Amino acid sequence: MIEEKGILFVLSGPSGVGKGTVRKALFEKATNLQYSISVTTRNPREGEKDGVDYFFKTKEEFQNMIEQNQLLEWAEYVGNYYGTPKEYVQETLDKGKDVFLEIEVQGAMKVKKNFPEGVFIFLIPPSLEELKNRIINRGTETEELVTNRLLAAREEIEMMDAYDYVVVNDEVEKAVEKILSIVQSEHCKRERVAKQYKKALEGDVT
Ligand SMILES: Nc1ncnc2c1ncn2[C@@H]1O[C@H](COP(=O)(O)OP(=O)(O)OP(=O)(O)O)[C@@H](O)[C@H]1O
Ligand SMILES: Nc1nc2c(ncn2[C@@H]2O[C@H](COP(=O)(O)O)[C@@H](O)[C@H]2O)c(=O)[nH]1
Repeated sequence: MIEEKGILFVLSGPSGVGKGTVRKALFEKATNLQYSISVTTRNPREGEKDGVDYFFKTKEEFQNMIEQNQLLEWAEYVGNYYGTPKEYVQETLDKGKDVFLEIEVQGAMKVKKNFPEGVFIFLIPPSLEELKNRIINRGTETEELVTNRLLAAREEIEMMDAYDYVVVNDEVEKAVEKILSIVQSEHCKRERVAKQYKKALEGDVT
């Protein structure tokens, strides 16, 4: 009997490209994906809730989580720490449910190293100019932080080739449809492999 585990989907891309926006729109349609809520040391933005948008932690609490090996990956990003709770991801995959992470590029690369069977999706903006406009218009960052995030974005975009799929976020709905079709096609792929594996096992017996 082959154990059916869930698939780990990782959505990444530069700050301001629209990962959060696309993820929220995706979750309105894809009820079979489980979102892994991250831990962060950054302050909540207006309207953000603990346990919904993030688990907001102090630096000391975050450090303890690292020391106790509770994070699947973590990264320091523009002065704050962000990480993925390991237990939730493992338990959910073990139950056969898909997990969806929305994380920055350094963290995604760490997951890829430790969990290469994951599916890695890179969201890109239609242009760097548009990326800049999106971060500025969101109005959540100081001028200095906008500059830092844009500097990071240039380096992050260079990592695009390391991903399984690249999706352009020109229109949110189109990006969501692409991601949904990736999820579907990854399931078909794995079902095919499982069937072939089962056939091969049966062949061994007879
Ligand atoms: N396809 C799109 N067209 C126009 N604006 C968009 C699109 N997608 C997202 N936006 C806008 O761009 C801004 C940044 O989006 P969002 O916060 O989702 O980005 P992000 O990649 O999650 O950023 P961060 O990594 O900093 O958290 C928001 O104001 C959002 O409304
Ligand atoms: N490596 C990780 N990156 C994460 C995680 N959760 C979110 N993020 C990414 O951090 C930046 C900044 O987020 P913001 O909410 O301050 O704008 C963004 O790219 C997020 O996707 C995580 O667990 N690990």
